[in-house]
Amino acid sequence: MTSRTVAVGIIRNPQHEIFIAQRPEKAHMGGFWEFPGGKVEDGETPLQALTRELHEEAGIDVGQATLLSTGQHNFGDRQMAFYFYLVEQWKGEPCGNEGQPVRWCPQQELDPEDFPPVNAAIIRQLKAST
Ligand SMILES: Nc1nc2c([nH]c(=O)n2[C@@H]2O[C@H](COP(=O)(O)OP(=O)(O)OP(=O)(O)O)[C@@H](O)[C@H]2O)c(=O)[nH]1
Ligand SMILES: [Mg+2]
Repeated sequence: MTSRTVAVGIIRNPQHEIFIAQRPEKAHMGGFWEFPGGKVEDGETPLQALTRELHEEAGIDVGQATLLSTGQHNFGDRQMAFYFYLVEQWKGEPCGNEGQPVRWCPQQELDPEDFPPVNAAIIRQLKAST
């Protein structure tokens, strides 16, 4: 079974809205909403991968990122380890840099059912934190 590490950015503005994107229908977990991010490449730290991915996918330069939690998920055909970072400082305006649908969602309105299963715990944690 393949095993990958994924770095994910929870981009949160001062109004406690979170920037989310919809995965393409044909992608793994297609149609679900996600926090922008992606796979850690060989030779990268998770934080470096986060910075690269948020530049590529959301068009921003990460200023500071705080590791909130980690998670593991066995998708049946693949095993993945997740690093969930809170990003509250960045340069630029988050956008769907790859043409993906995006929106700002109030933190309290995040619905775990809209996200892949591994996101449920971090969404619960976020909603309990305010
Ligand atoms: N980015 C992101 N991926 C997530 C989340 N939750 C979750 O299960 N995933 C899974 O983690 C993996 C992340 O890979 P990705 O598709 O974003 O990877 P990537 O940006 O490097 O894309 P690529 O493989 O097309 O180069 C996918 O299998 C995706 O289904 C999430 O909140 N954000
Ligand atoms: Mg990605």
